Amino acid sequence: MEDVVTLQHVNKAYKDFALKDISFSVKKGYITGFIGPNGAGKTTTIKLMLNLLEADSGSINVFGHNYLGHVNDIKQRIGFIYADHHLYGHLTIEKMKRVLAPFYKNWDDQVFAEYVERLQLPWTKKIGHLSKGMGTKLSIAIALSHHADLIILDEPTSGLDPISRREILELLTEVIQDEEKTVFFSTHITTDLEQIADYITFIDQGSIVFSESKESITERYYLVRGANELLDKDIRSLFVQVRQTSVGFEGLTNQAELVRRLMEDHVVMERASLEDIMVYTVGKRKEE
Ligand SMILES: Nc1ncnc2c1ncn2[C@@H]1O[C@H](COP(=O)(O)OP(=O)(O)OP(=O)(O)O)[C@@H](O)[C@H]1O
Repeated sequence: MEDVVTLQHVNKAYKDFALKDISFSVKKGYITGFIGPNGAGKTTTIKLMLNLLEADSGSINVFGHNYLGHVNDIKQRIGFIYADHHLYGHLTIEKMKRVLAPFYKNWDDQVFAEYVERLQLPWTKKIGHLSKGMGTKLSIAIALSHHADLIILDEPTSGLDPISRREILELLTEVIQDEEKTVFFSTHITTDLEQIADYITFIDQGSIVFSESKESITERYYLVRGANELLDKDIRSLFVQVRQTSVGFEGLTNQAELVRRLMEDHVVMERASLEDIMVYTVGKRKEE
């Protein structure tokens, strides 16, 4: 399977925060979701992927090249969507299109017009006056109109109502249908990823916890409930974190197969949601 973006052993330090030995890849033709709590390093990682920041060490490859000597080629092929940005706020969509189109080799006026109509974007409204949802839709329409091969979005659905959110998720699902385009997006809304992501990359405190297919994650991670007496030291080591009350324990395991073999008759097991995985993993790391 082809990798569109590869990060290898990337480090980037700020005064009070560091990305530590970040390695993962983004698979061509799929949607990868990027999750992690506030301040985990998602935006910093995305900026590195876009060459808006320089890493202290490690390598970043996009479309098989590093940025050195390929900046323009790579940028032509990426559409970057940032929820809060008000691109050309004082211009109407119509005028913005005329300003923006010449920058892109593959700009397609007809595709843009089709998306503007379909997404019911107002041609004559100033971009600064668009709602958040409309702004995000416009940015996606722009990315699709210059035939970007890789669409990177930083929290595209945060603060949107369920209808706009659904529309944007549907649009992203559509984007990858031809298997040529790739979507990578960060979010706090884990249910969005449960709906549409094929791969999940999870970052916490500047380190990657995992980066793998949603299927393999949902097979490995289970919530387990049972009696407190079951919890000896060996059993505890099978769990990411265990919470106990007087009536019993609930724990998150990432070794579901083994837990099933050892304890199946004594516990209740259910698939963990991405939210469970995030809450338990982050909780555990905070305890350490
Ligand atoms: N230019 C900078 N200088 C110093 N520290 C920074 C800078 N940019 C970000 N940070 C710090 O790096 C950490 C990670 O920030 P980042 O924006 O990457 O997190 P995030 O996962 O995107 O968070 P959120 O979900 O809240 O947007 C934070 O502690 C932030 O304060």
